[in-house]
This record gives sequence, structure tokens and C-alpha cells, in this order.
Amino acid sequence: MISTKPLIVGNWKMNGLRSATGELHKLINGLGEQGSPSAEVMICPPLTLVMAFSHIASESELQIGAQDCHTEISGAYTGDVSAEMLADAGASAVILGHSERRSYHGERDRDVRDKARAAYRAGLQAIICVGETEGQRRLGLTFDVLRRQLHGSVPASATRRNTIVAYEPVWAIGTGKTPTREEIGEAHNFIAQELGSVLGGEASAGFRILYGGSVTPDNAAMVLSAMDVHGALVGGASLKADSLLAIASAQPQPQSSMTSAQDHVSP
Ligand SMILES: O=C(CO)COP(=O)(O)O
Repeated sequence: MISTKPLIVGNWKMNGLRSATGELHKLINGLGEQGSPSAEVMICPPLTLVMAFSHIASESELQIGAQDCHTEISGAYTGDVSAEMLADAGASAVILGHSERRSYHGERDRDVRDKARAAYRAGLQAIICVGETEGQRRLGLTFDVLRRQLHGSVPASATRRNTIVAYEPVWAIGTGKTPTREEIGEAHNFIAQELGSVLGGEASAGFRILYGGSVTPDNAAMVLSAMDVHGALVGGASLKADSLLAIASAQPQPQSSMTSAQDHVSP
């Protein structure tokens, strides 16, 4: 199915006990009340909630994803979870290469790429995160970093059906700081072009590129109206149904320099 709607993904990170199920019901009801919601919505809860949330969301439009996976199908990897297990638990996508995984778990670009291949093998969409640190931006290295991460992390077999790219400047995550609309647009346009060089022009057309980093109901319309932005990856503001619903119903502000909406493929 082809969709031109933005995709709003809530990354709950390491937050949420079973008692958070109430927020999930609120979210599903809120989306239902919107009739035809203006965005697609996905929640990526901690692993302990993936199966329960998938079950609850199964009759709704809400999609459920996970936050990481191992590269192997099964084996002696204590504490790890395979992409097949996530799919078995009802997930349809998995976030990979988040900056918190890259910095706290030492994940390298090639690890992210191998995990993305594992996600494809299990039939999951990979949401591959890239983004520069504050220091790298200050040194003018943003595009170099994005180029290196895209070439290293995105498998050659990536397609617009199995992969979503998320631009998350590390300095904007959880800080309340966001780039300007122009800076977001520049980075997204660069990513769109660079995917052409990673995958070839034809294969890279129509890729969804999400923006992440301090997205709130107050700035969502600005973020969603930046060039080549096809949705948002939301951390803190996704934990409350009301604020995620407000982000999902934000109307992009019109601007003359906006690119026309491309066709995007739903999972
Ligand atoms: O890391 C993020 C989403 O993956 C962004 O987190 P915040 O929205 O809390 O800044």
C-alpha cells in the first residue's frame, strides 16, 4: 500500500512497566477517534512489552516495533534477542544504530548493517539511525559523518519497503535543542542524495527519512514541514499518549521551498 502520510515512531527507550498499557489504550482510542489519522503511528516499547503491546494493537492501525536485535537467528548469546524472536512477538520493525546503542554498547556501522540484514531476514523493517555529535557539527563534519554512517550502516539490499532512515543529531536528543527547519532540511536532503550513492538512484527513490531529537507537540509542525522529512522519531514526548497524538496530528507549515510529497510505502 502506498502512503503519503508522515510516520511518527515513539521510541520509549528503557521506560515503561506493564502499568503503561493504559497509555497504549489511550493512544489507540485517540487514533480511532481521529477517524482517518493524518499520520501513521508506531510505538517501540522496551522488549518486555513488545508482545503484550502487539497483542493489544493487533486490531488497530498502531504498529509495534522494537529497539535493537542480534544478528544471529538463535544460539549461545545470553541476554540477546534475535530479529526472528521480535517478529514472533509481533513486532513489524526494529530501531537500529541508535546513538545510545552506538555510544553505550560500542555499536559500529558494520554491526548496524549486519543487524539490518538480520531484520530483513526476519521480515522486519529496519529503522536505521544516523546523526552527528555537537563537536562534529561544530567542526563542520556533519555531512562527512552522515556519509560515513550511511555507507557503513545501510545494506546494499535496503529498499524503501524494508528500511527507514532516521536523522537524529546526537546533540538534539533529550536536550530540548533542535536544529532549524533549514538545517533539518539540509541534512535530510543530503541523506536522500547520499542514499542514491549507496543504493543507486532508482533504488533510493521514495525512502522515508524521519527526524528525531527533542520533537514535541510545539515544534512538530516545524519539523514535519522541513524539506525531505517524512515523519519523526520521538523519545520523551512519546511516553504520554496525549503528546504523541498531538505530534501525530500536527499539520506541516506550508513553505515555498518544500519538495513535493513523494510516494512512500507502508510496511
Ligand atoms: O532519541 C530519540 C528518539 O529515538 C529522541 O529522543 P527525545 O525525543 O527524547 O529527544
